[in-house]
Amino acid sequence: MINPAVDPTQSASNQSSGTQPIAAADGTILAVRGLVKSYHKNRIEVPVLRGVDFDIEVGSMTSLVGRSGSGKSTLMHLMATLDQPDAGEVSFEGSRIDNASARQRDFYRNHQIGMIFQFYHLLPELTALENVMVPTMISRRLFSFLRVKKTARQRAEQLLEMVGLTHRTHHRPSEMSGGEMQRAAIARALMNNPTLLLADEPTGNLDSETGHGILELLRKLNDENNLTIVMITHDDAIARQADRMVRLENGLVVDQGEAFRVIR
Ligand SMILES: Nc1ncnc2c1ncn2[C@@H]1O[C@H](COP(=O)(O)OP(=O)(O)OP(=O)(O)O)[C@@H](O)[C@H]1O
Repeated sequence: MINPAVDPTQSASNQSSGTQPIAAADGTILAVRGLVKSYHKNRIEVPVLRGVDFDIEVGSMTSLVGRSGSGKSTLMHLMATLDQPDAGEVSFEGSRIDNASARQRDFYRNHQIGMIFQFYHLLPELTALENVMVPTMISRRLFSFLRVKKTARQRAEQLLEMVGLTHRTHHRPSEMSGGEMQRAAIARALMNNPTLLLADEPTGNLDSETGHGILELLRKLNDENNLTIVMITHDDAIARQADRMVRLENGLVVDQGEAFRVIR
């Protein structure tokens, strides 16, 4: 089986930040401090996050829960540097990323984290294999990509095998089921060898059996490959299979929960 922690398309210097999670001295991979975020609608300020604090431990699996509109996706976007907070800090492996340069934030998003979404966000005109190769394509210039294309293709094939999708390698998303599309999206998220996976409702569009299959895959990646995972979910049964639950309410973390593992 492929080790997703080793990306043959990465140079040795790149691998130093991708293969071994470099936790802060206390074992924290991601630290969120005092995050504040509001949106403005018709000149009215809508506060969403009012000072959110929590740490994500390296190698952990955390579920992020809260009622609809509580700010879970907003928080995840800030953790992914897709948006900037009004106040507060986000640090990855001990360094601030919320105020990093655009280039550093691109590197963080392309190489250090992977993301998966409720609706998969696969490119409809590409096959599963091509979709999985997209992160390598977009993180390199054309000639650089052509140099590593063969290795990248092999890695994409191995990742598809790891997520149980070899039989759909050359299928387009329209020819795949929801569960298969999410497996392809997971393989794509692992392509550039991230140490942290951010998952926004990864089972939200799937029936319960298919959703549990996806959850099992995420658990396996966490258990066997030490991939740190933060997962938004509405489903209590899914949430309780993480190591820990972080609950958002009225823009604050109200319950970080004790570490627990119901199903191992
Ligand atoms: N770009 C935006 N502009 C204005 N308001 C926004 C924007 N994005 C989110 N909001 C508002 O911020 C609040 C939090 O939204 P967010 O999507 O983070 O919540 P959520 O907990 O993820 O919800 P759900 O579980 O329904 O997906 C909501 O009231 C939403 O309407």
